[in-house]
Amino acid sequence: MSDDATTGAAGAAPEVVVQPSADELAQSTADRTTAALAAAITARGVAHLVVTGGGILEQVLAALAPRAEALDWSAVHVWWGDERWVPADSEDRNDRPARAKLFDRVPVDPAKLHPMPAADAGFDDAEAAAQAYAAALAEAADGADTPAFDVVLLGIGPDGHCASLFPGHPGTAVLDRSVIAVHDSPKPPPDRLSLTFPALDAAREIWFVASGSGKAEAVARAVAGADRTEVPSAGPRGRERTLWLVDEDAAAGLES
Ligand SMILES: O=C(O)[C@H](O)[C@@H](O)[C@H](O)[C@H](O)COP(=O)(O)O
Repeated sequence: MSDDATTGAAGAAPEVVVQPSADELAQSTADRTTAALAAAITARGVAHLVVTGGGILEQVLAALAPRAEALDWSAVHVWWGDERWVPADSEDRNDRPARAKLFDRVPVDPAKLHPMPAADAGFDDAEAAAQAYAAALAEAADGADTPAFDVVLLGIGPDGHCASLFPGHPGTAVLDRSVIAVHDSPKPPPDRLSLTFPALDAAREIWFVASGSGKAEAVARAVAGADRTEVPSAGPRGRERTLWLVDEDAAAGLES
C-alpha cells in the first residue's frame, strides 16, 4: 500500500450536506447512491459499492429498493465494510438486514455479492477469514489491494467508530492489510471483521451517513479532523470525495 493510501492525506476534505430529517436523509442518500453507481457503470462498465450495518444505513438500503429500475444492479459489486464474527444465521449479521431490505429485492448478480465470511463458514479463525476476504478484494482489483470503491456508505457510532474501527483499538493502526479481525470490540458482539483505513482510503468516494443527536458530538469531532486513532470516523477520506450526509440532529455540533 502506498504512503498516500495509508495516511489518507491525499483524500478529499470533508463536505457536509444537511437534511431536515432521518427520512429525508435516507431518501436523498438513496438518490445520490443510485446516481453515483449509474455514473460509474456508464464510465467503467462496473460499479463497486461498500455497505455496513446500522440503523440509518438500513433505511438507506430500504430506500434504494424502490429505485431499482434506475440502476443496472447486475453490474454492481457489493462489498461489506465490516461484519460481526457470528454464524451465518445469526440475527447479529450485518448482511441479513441488507439482504432483506435490498439485495433480495433487486437483480444483483450473486457472483458480485461479496458478504464477509461467517464464523461457521469453515475458517480456522477470524484472522483466516479476514485474509480470505482480502484475497477476494485483490482479485477484483486489477493489481491493487482493493477495488477503487465508487461509493462507501459508512455509519458512525456515538464514540466516533466507523466500520469496526474503534477508538484506541489496534485496528486503527493497521496499515499493511485491507481486512482485519477485530476482538474485544466495545460494541457487541466482540468479534468482527473490518476493512482497514488503507482499504477505505482507496475509495473514490466515502460517504458517512449519520442521524440523531446521539451522533452530533462524534460528527463534529470527525469533521473537524480529530486524530483518527481517537475518532476513527475522522480517518477515511475518498480520493475524489468525502461526504458527510447528516440530518439536523446529527449536525447540531457543527459550526455553521
Ligand atoms: O457492525 C456495526 O456495528 C456497524 O457496521 C457500525 O459501524 C455501524 O455502522 C455504526 O455503529 C452506526 O450504527 P447505528 O446507525 O445503528 O448507530
